[in-house]
Amino acid sequence: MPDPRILILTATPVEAAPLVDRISGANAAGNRVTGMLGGTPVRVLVPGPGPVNTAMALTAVMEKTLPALVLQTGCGGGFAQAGINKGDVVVATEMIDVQSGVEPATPPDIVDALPFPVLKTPAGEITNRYPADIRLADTACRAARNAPMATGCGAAMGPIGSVVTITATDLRAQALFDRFGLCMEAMEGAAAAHVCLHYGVPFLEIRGASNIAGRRDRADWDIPLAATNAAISVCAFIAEWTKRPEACDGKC
Ligand SMILES: O=C(O)c1cccc(C(=O)CC[C@H]2O[C@@H](n3cnc4c(=O)[nH]cnc43)[C@H](O)[C@@H]2O)c1
Repeated sequence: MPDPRILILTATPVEAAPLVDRISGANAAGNRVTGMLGGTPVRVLVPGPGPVNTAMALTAVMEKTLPALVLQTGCGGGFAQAGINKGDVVVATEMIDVQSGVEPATPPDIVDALPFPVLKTPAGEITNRYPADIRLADTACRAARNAPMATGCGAAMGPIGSVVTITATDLRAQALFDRFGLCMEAMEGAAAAHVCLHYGVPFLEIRGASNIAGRRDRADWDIPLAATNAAISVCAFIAEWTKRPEACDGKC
């Protein structure tokens, strides 16, 4: 098996399952599965939910070998205000750490941005917004729109917010939408983007909406639908990405 060219992160096993089902020659060890997706060697890593698990696991991998690309996938809460329905796929144009900042003058409003960067890169300083590679995001969104997702499900591009507190009121969802124009919230994207920027590895976040962000109705969540549509979109994106000359990096 060649070195995995693409590292795919999902927070939980239930989100990884539809991806792992599509891997040929799968070889599982601990929280990792390696194998081929289409003609591309991949590794699926399942670090557990949240930014700390993600950053720890991703850093451990990066310290050994740098993949050509990291994909964060799984499910998330879609924003109805952005036209997202349950089952739709969102490709991030930006990963926003929406809870990192300074307490606002009028709590419980959304925080103001930090007055200092959390990361300095050659391309600029990051406080809480990690820009995506728009060419990659555009390729992923087109691939998702042409992919055989469940009937009625679509794909959109837009900001994905990263939270450590899952939004559970319509008031909070509206405030997040008004401030950041979010299409989706989840927990891990900003942490993964941070680690990838640090190591200079391209990163993309592709998620399916398991629920609508806002008033919490756990009975209405559909994680398998969201994870399956995300996995279908990830496979479609990889098939396109592999055609790009820079994807090979002289090794394929
Ligand atoms: O909340 C629950 O009750 C729950 C129970 C079982 C499993 C899960 C998950 O697997 C979700 C984990 C994963 O999902 C992302 N996610 C999905 N929807 C949202 C959301 O509305 N806000 C924030 N994160 C969401 C998140 O990235 C988690 O890692 C949940």
